[in-house]
Amino acid sequence: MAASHRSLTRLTDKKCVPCNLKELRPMSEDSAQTLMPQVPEWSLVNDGGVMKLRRSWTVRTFSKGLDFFRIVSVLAESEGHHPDLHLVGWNNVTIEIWTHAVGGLTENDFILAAKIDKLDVLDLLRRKPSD
Ligand SMILES: C[C@H](O)[C@H](O)[C@H]1CNC2=NC(N)=NC(=O)C2=N1
Repeated sequence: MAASHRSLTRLTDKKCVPCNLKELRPMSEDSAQTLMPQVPEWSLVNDGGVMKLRRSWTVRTFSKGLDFFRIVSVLAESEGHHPDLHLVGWNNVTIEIWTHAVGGLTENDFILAAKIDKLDVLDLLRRKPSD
């Protein structure tokens, strides 16, 4: 399908596809930019030539950071697509998402990011600096 006819279905209504599909290719930066408005909390980063999606949160405690990871892991397993999880300085969570099989971004990454944004994790997050 030509890019111009890219499906207008919402990312959260889609399902990740297996990453071993031989026709899977990393998308261009322009294509990635057109999808960014659907994942407004995420940043598009170029990490040593590899394009990734990145978002950070501050959690209330170290163990709530691991609770966060556990909730994300359930989603990742159901999608068959997995994020890179970072928990540093005891309460700083960063998630990076990219398709390792192609060394860049595919629609799978945007689907996972959009579904992570819908997870109910508010009780794990620090709401004000004094938390
Ligand atoms: C067959 C299955 O789709 C692959 O092993 C998946 C598993 N999860 C994955 N997750 C991510 N982020 N990238 C991959 O290339 C990938 N490959």
